[in-house]
Amino acid sequence: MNAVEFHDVAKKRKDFRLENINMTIPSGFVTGFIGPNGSGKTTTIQMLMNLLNTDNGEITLFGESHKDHHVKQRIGFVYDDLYMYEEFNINKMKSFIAPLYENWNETLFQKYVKEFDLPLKKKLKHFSKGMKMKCSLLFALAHEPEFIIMDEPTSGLDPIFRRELLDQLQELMLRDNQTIFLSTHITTDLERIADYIVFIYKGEIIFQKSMLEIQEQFHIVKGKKEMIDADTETLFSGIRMNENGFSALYEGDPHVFDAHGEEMVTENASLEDIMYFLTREGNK
Ligand SMILES: Nc1ncnc2c1ncn2[C@@H]1O[C@H](COP(=O)(O)OP(=O)(O)OP(=O)(O)O)[C@@H](O)[C@H]1O
Repeated sequence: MNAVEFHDVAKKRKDFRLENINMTIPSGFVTGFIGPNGSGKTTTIQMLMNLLNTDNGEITLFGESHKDHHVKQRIGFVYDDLYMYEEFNINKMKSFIAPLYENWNETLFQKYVKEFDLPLKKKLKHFSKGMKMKCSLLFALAHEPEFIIMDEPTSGLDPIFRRELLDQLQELMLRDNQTIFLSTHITTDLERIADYIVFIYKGEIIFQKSMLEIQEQFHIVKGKKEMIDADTETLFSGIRMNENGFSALYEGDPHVFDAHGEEMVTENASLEDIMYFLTREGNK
């Protein structure tokens, strides 16, 4: 069962185009959304939240149109831009937001206020970046959503809270069968908690895979630079040469290099390695 499906979605902005966006977000799992700056992650999330119209294609949320007002009740949206509420404090914000949700849980709200150490009476414009993110998280979680969408949730957070947040998200997922979709540049966070990865680059989905598939498929190969010639070069999805040798991204079974013994070393590629090699200009 998929919480979200994108079918051939397209969107043109001034000098940017998202095309043929086909992706799914499976229910009950954490899906990470990665891609370099300006790849279209926020644009995609804004379309999903119906904050931005699509030019083409279809998006469904829990099997219904993403424009259906009622499905929003089931979503918690976390982002760091609370500009609409800058003059408000948390109490005032709550008086506007809580009545919008049928499932508003005041006990849970108070629990997170304490846990996140947030002041109730301070204006949001005096909040730090991390406090704003915690505030966004507070409101998203307090109406007990089935599905949490997060745009760069951990970017402004200190490493301790970041780690606590990730643990908490994982717990929510295991305990309540939560679905979580999060875009982030901190790929190590995803290596800790994600089940699936969607990789977008220049407005195109490059792949959608489970973490297990990624671990099995992508490898870093290192060796002496003499080993790279016109033939061997074609084996790799990206190569970086340095004075001592090369490192390259290989997609497939790394045992094919076993015959080279210690001359070639293979290891699992990290998400950062994969992004680096697949998006480098002239990556060979
Ligand atoms: N309001 C807008 N009007 C026109 N173009 C826009 C607008 N917002 C974003 N864009 C363009 O859309 C493209 C994708 O931006 P988007 O914010 O979706 O990328 P992103 O992957 O979220 O990037 P980042 O990782 O830097 O946050 C960029 O080229 C950006 O300049």
